Amino acid sequence: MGSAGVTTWLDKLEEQLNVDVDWMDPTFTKSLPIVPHDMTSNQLWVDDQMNHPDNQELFLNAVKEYKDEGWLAIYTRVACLMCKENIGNIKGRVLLQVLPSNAYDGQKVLEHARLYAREFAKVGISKDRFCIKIPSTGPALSVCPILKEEGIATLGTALFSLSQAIACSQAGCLYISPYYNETRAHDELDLWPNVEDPATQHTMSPRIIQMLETYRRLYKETGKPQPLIKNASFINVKEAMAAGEMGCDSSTISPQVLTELAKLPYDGSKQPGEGVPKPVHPNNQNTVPTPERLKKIAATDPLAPANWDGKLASTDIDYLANNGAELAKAIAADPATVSRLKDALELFIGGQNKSRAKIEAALKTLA
Ligand SMILES: O=C(CO)[C@@H](O)[C@H](O)[C@H](O)[C@H](O)COP(=O)(O)O
Repeated sequence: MGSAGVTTWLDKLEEQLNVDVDWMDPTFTKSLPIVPHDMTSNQLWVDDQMNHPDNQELFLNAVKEYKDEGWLAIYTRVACLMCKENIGNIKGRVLLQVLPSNAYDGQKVLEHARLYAREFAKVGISKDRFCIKIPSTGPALSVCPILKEEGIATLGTALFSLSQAIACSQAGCLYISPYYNETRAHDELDLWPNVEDPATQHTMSPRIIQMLETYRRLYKETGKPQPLIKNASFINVKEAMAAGEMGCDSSTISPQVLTELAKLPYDGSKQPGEGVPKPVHPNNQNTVPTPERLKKIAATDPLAPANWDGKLASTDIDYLANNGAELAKAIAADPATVSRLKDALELFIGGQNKSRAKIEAALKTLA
């Protein structure tokens, strides 16, 4: 509860889903009025935290220790050490993303995920406390079943479509992160659907509801646990609340939005729609029906191309066979996913390149 016994939007959201922190700075996480469940990251967050004054000693020590193993080994070491700084401040898992530049090379994705797992073991973070973020492309998701066999949990990220979500279910991912907003919308606000009632009006809401409903059906039909939906990439507080109403399992939220959620006193009479208390393991999100007022948007798709035939992605297709060929085909048929996935990967590759340059510059000083 917020100060003076006031229930805040953040308190309310945490009643409806698991709130995660989408940032790697332990000082920020410790300052929150709640203890987040998971801590998510991407190459931008890792780069930012790698440049934080508090981490310069950690960084230089890792460079010296791993100087003969190349920049990726150092990158991976530093990222895992920075997770270690956070693990005591959260209840659940720390998440790191494989290199986005390898998003279309399954073997390299596999190798990097295994490298993370080895480094997590070295820093004392057990397999039930971390998860590896895998870009939701055909080749990358194809290796998730192997990682699952090895006890390495995965999250399908850069996910914008139902076909990607079904592929993640087939891949045995623990989580998926559909991006509520495309990454470019954070900087180019004219691309942002800044609407009054995101649950019914945001262009991504129907796809989130379709993912939830499809997983519910698959869970009922197969009894197999489905990936937990960890919604990401919110620009404002109303969007974060919409994820609670839609019935997502968790939301990973930026420091800006978390800070604002923690300041706002909650008033149910002003909320367009309320979520239900969060369901728990083992059924999780699969027991939450779509709220009545959202049912009407479940069959729509404002992001679909103009010639869309109204059919949702089929769960009968094997999206992962042949290096994820059917997923590649489904993505190619959906221009919104093509451009959003490309933009997200380019953004994260930018972060990767900055970290690589910093590591290589530090290596030169040792030569
Ligand atoms: O995917 C996850 C969590 O699974 C997030 O960390 C995700 O990378 C970020 O929320 C989004 O990329 C938003 O980043 P940005 O567009 O604000 O730069």
